[in-house]
Amino acid sequence: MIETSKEPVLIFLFGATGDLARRKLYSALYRLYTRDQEFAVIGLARRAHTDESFRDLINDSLPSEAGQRKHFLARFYYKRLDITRPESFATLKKFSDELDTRYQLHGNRIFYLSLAPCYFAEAAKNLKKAGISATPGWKRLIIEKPFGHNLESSKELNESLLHAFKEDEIYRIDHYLGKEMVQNIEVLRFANPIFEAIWNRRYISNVQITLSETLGVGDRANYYDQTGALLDMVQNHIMQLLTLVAMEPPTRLETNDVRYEKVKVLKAIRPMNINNIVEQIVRGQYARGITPEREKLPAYIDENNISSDSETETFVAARFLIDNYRWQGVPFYIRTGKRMAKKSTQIVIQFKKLPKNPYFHNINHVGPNLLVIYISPDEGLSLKLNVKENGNAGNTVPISLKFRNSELAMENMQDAYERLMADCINGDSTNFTRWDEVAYSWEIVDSIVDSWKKRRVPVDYYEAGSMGPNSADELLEKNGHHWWPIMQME
Ligand SMILES: NC(=O)C1=CN([C@@H]2O[C@H](COP(=O)(O)OP(=O)(O)OC[C@H]3O[C@@H](n4cnc5c(N)ncnc54)[C@H](OP(=O)(O)O)[C@@H]3O)[C@@H](O)[C@H]2O)C=CC1
Ligand SMILES: O=C1O[C@H](COP(=O)(O)O)[C@@H](O)[C@H](O)[C@H]1O
Repeated sequence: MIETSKEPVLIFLFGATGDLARRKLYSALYRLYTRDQEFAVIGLARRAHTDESFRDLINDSLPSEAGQRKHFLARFYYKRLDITRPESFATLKKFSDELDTRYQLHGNRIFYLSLAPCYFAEAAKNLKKAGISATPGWKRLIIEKPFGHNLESSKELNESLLHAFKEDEIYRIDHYLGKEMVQNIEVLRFANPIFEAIWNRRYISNVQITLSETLGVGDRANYYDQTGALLDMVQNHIMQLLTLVAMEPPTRLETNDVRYEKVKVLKAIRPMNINNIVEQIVRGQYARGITPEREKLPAYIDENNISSDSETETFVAARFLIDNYRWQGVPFYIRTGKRMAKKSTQIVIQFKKLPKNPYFHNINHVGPNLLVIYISPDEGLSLKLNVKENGNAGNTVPISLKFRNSELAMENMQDAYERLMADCINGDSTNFTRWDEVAYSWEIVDSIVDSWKKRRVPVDYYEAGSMGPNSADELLEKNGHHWWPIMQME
């Protein structure tokens, strides 16, 4: 378990009535509270709430077993505020200074912008202008995604933020970096010499990263239809997972050493262009389908608030190539989508096959070794090997060596948002994205969007409840590969 610094802090939660706050942030704060973290929270949004009605809203978001809810809720206050109206920040300053004194928070402040991205820059500017971010303690800005919608807009946003906060005060959150098994990738790679030795193009055939979701767009249609799967999931979460798998060993497992190695990977990813875009990337959108229980699922264009001619992609599969010594020629396949058959995040490392050999009768059926990293919902690893078939020296059978976090262990562990908030309180930004990571990641995504604009690539439809369009399978078949099915740990 991560030790928090336990330094007291005043948290300004912008977007306190929103989906993310209600689904993730209040329960994460509750867990921090039960681990003796001292804080008070000011919830901020436009709609009217009293402190009491706000506490009721938070109460509804807490797990039923939350035994310390009364004392926890007493630390929450609500202020109506419109980001676009600087005058509302003036009253916020007075109130926050009062809370600081009442709870002895030493002027330490976290500003969590759980807001639509169009408000990020203005919120930071108004905080500075009102003097709310100028206190004797430390100040940190947690900023949600997406960070801009392309390289240019992300640069503009970054420059605006830097007028109010320094780079080391800006915590660009990517909640995938707070997941237990994502944090385990570095340990698995760098604490195990057997993997360290074979983690390269000589032994690895391909890497497959899947982030599949069963849900549709829900009530985030307005956001999603303007964003699509490429910007919602690939630019951030998938690029982060890919860099953790592909990076060189950092000099130390310290913030800037790790980030430096991740940036080197992003710089080495081959950009897409109009000549390779069709071979390298597939975009899909879900059509009507059914669940395994035979319940009907709507098409994307039949979801609430989606226009019937929308061509937004709800699925992306791609083959990325990394032009460096370690990975030359090894495809990194990625796929992500809404309304797919299973909710799962997993990484499969497929090792190269044996050279032809005369030892086994069933040599054509000897499968490759696979290392599977289960990120969610299961958390664990499996290593697929071939062993002798009982009683038959000439035949092999596949077996899996498995490690799985128990449900009890998972329950007691911090969740991603809790872990990242604790890191922020500790001043540890290792698992947040540095500006240059964001910028290089946008360069890759921009190369895809630009190529799509220049060479119209139609969306391929897939049945809701399936694993994506056929073209996503063909993407791998061209290279003699196939997607490994989503594996469940028994
Ligand atoms: N929801 C999710 O699963 C995820 C969300 N994110 C990111 O988190 C952020 C928040 O998302 P989400 O919670 O879904 O968004 P919502 O639309 O659900 O919530 C937005 C919040 O912002 C407030 N708000 C809107 N306009 C203003 C304004 N002018 N001034 C002050 N407050 C305002 C809203 O309250 P009110 O209307 O009362 O003002 C509401 O509390 C986004 O950046 C999103 O990309 C990231 C990962 C996952
Ligand atoms: O950032 C986002 O992530 C969620 C998926 O997160 P997970 O932890 O449940 O895998 C996704 O639903 C959402 O569209 C996206 O904005």
